[in-house]
Amino acid sequence: MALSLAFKKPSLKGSIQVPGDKSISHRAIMFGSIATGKTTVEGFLMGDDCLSTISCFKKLGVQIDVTDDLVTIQSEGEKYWEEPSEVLDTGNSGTTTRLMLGLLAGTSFHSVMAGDESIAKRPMKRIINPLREMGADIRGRHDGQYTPLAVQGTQLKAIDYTLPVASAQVKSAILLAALKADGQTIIHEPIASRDHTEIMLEHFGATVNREDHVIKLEGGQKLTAAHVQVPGDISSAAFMIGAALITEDSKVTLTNVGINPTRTGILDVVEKMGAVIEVEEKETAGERSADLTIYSSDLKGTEISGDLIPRLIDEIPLIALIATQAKGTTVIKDAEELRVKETDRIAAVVTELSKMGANIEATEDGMIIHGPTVLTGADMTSYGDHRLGMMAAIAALVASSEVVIDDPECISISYPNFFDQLNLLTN
Ligand SMILES: O=C(O)C1=C[C@@H](OP(=O)(O)O)[C@@H](O)[C@H](O)C1
Ligand SMILES: C=C(OP(=O)(O)O)C(=O)O
Repeated sequence: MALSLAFKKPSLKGSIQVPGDKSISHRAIMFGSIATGKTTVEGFLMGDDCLSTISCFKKLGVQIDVTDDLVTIQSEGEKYWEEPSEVLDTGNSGTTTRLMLGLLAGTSFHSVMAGDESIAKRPMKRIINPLREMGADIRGRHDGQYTPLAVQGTQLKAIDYTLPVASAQVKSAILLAALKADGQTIIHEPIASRDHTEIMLEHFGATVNREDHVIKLEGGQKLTAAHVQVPGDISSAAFMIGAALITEDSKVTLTNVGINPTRTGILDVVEKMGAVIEVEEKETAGERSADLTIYSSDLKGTEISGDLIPRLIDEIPLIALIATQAKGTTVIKDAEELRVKETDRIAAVVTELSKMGANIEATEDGMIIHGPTVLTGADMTSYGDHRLGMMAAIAALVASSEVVIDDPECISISYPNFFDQLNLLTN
């Protein structure tokens, strides 16, 4: 059902804990299912994507119990997974689909994976190519480019592979397959992407060698159950950071946000644009986290490209919105990956912000935005993409009239209590 949002020059005040990190939550379920013993996960993201991951592993016979504040995974180890009698439904989640391919390839059974309309359009060859080099038997439409995908598990062998795209999903699928492969797998990563898989491998007792953009993992290592503390998701926090920055007289504190350096590109960029943010790092065992306090700020345009892109890839719709409120020109380059996300995020962001009067144009691999612009109300389309839905809602805070969002429900993919938290900060 469509949602109408009208705000009159709101100031955002208060403190919230944004929901758990999506990437880490997916991986906690996967690693807990591979490991032997009882894994407990605190701060798990109860978003639709992570619930898809839980449902897939339940279909493999893994015992997973969910309560309000703890997820418990009781596993005998991946050797005891069962051949699923149903299709594994990965919903809207690219991470679930791609990482699971790496896991299913090395089992001893047959399985089939499929997701929603958006997943059916997302490229899978980038995962299947290296997995086939490892000996995997995977079939799908267009020679394995698209779901549904059928996997006949088999014994895998190690590979030496250079990643052609800076993608943590490709890297992680190979690493998960490498755990079951004969020999040492070597991955060369020209541009660093998020390293939650490497961190969690170590947390569950594996030895991973990481030096100068090269990752080495010996096959046959056994994982031991662990406790995982999931920090708040910086990709979700980004929307509240943006909201505080572009509204007047705001001061917002976001507690316990993950600040893994492979994810903090958003902080680097807004600080370069002139944002005033205080970062108070906490003592944590695994992934790093901090309390962030964000103040309304006068922003100026900037350029975003190269190695920075994977460190803020999911934040670009929000950054584009911020740029409409900044003085001068913002240029985003090298971000062609946006074209193969839940929707084509370059086309969608430019179309939707243009409806509100933004001065924005698309390029092959990014966009150019001239600011500042007074945004007007509009009927906004989310394309079923949670990040587009949230961009529209944050844009409504500074719009001169009512903004209508067509499918606000899709936001529960990564941020189930988004509107509750936004209400809390605006009231
Ligand atoms: O590994 C992950 O958890 C993710 C990696 C990124 O995708 P790519 O690997 O396709 O860049 C990101 O966009 C996605 O939201 C989550
Ligand atoms: C691209 C995203 O996720 P996924 O690839 O897991 O669908 C996202 O959350 O913005």
